[in-house]
Amino acid sequence: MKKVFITGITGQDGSYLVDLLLEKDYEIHGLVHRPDALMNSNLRHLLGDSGVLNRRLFLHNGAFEDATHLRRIIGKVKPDEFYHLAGQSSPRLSLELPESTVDSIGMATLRLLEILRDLPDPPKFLYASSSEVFGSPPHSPQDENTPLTPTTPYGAAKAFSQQMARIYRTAYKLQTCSAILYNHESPRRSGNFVTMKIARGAARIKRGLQQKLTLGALGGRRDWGWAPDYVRAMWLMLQNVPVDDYVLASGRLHSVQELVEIAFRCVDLNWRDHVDFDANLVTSIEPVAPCGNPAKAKRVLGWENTVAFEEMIARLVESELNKVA
Ligand SMILES: C[C@H]1O[C@H](OP(=O)(O)OP(=O)(O)OC[C@H]2O[C@@H](n3cnc4c(=O)[nH]c(N)nc43)[C@H](O)[C@@H]2O)[C@@H](O)[C@@H](O)C1=O
Repeated sequence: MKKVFITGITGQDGSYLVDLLLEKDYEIHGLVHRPDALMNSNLRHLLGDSGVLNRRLFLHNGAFEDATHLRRIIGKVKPDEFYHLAGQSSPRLSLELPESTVDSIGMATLRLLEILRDLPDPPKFLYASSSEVFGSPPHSPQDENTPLTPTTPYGAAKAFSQQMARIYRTAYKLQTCSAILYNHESPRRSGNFVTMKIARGAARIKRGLQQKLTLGALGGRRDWGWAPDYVRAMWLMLQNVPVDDYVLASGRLHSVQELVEIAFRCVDLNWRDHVDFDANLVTSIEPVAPCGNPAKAKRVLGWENTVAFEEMIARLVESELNKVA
């Protein structure tokens, strides 16, 4: 039975990866800060009636600041595959908290790579990078050869980690690679991100639980895809040896305004009657036309995003409507 180690296991992507790898008969190990937070996490569907986790899923307490402990756990598990998904996930917040962002993203990745380098049989390693590494790209869409020009501490820390994964691949011959992930969403997305905030707002307004939805601005544009597809791509990336970096994107750019229009249309309401704005929610630095070219992933891995933008929003709104039925 193959063994896998996942950081960020309770997040959106981590939880979909667990679902996928349980289907594929892996033994799964994950790093958590607080095991008692499990009931409210994206893994709660795996808790049986008795509150016991699936017997092939093991959670380990740990923190990236405690490299000795991490080294001990990883050395004991001896994973075949390693998916590093953890880290502060908001580009906007990184402008306020650059130091902790760079620690949680950049230094954490470097510590893991150092631990893996010392293992007698290092696992294949995937780093979850971000389109934010391209911040102000010279062209659109971006691909694996686009220069890295981040515009936020978040993007810079992701770029550092991605470069480190590449350096360990070339300098130390480890099977380390990065998925350059564009925005990807699902019913498991946290309400801090605009897709879920809008879907939740539209559903709650429809049910009479809230009057207004307050947003920063409608002008931002993103390349949004379906999270379970992106997680499947991550797994495919590690099955294709020697491993390599891939852009994972839908290849289509949409605005926050389109998102709002579709979400409110799903609940038969006019968004103009319900949306207001707060200047404090405006992102001061917006990436320029963050649209990815997923051609390499399609050609080599046979991968593509399967859920179109409108359908993705409809699924989010429906799941939120069901929560407040
Ligand atoms: C690729 C990248 O993708 C994600 O980061 P993000 O793109 O910043 O995601 P978001 O959903 O917070 O913002 C999207 C857009 O929506 C605008 N927007 C307007 N009004 C609100 C608002 O009220 N809240 C939020 N959050 N955004 C708002 C905001 O200004 C921006 O234009 C992460 O997965 C990240 O980890 C990652 O790597």
